[in-house]
Amino acid sequence: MSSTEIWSDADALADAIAQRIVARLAEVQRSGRTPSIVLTGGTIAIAAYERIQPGEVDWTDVDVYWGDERFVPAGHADRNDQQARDAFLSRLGVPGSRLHTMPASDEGFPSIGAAADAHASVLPDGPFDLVLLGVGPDGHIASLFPGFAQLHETERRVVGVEGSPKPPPERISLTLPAVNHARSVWLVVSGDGKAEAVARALGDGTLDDTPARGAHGTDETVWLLDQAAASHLP
Ligand SMILES: O=C(O)[C@H](O)[C@@H](O)[C@H](O)[C@H](O)COP(=O)(O)O
Repeated sequence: MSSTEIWSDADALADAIAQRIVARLAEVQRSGRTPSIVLTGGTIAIAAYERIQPGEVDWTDVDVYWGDERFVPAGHADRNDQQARDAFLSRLGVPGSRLHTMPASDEGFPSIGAAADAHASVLPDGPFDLVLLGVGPDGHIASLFPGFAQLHETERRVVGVEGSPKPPPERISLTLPAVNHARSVWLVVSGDGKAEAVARALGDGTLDDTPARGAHGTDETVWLLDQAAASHLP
């Protein structure tokens, strides 16, 4: 089931995303399971992470994964894991053992592909509870870009990406089979620069021109937008 919710501006959207993440993690913990969340990089996601308050979540009991990572050295300011640590994971005391980070370029892997393959063994067998995805102006999600072969991967759950149109050029990404194994997928999008991509994703785009079309949760697929990002929807 796919639904769309729209907030007035990026601030209101970031607040709402932050509150929803906390509410969902707490709900999964109340049901007796350890929640698993897949984080995205990108502007609106980081703004949301900065607003996350501890709430009723036991932050020592959350498994954290990433949808994609910039393949640069560990601790680099460009890394999505570092940005998430700085925005909320450190502040809330999520233990390092719960942070299932993607490999870094200084960890001695012979290639990005080898690093991606190694990360596949870190992923859970069961579904993620929640996957967050930012969307690029070109409609990409994670590091799955329009026209790239990785978008059509059907077997591997993690792939290397070279020549990314969004810097830095070398990346690691979950594939659609990995993303779509999640219970919930939330696409978080802000700004008029994304309006065309959102309209194509929810309208008559193709997977190749708008990768975001291909992301679906088994329980729910929710588009969380501000008015600017929603401005080209019918
Ligand atoms: O590593 C990354 O850059 C991402 O995970 C990427 O998929 C991002 O979510 C979108 O590009 C939106 O990012 P912006 O909000 O910065 O446009």
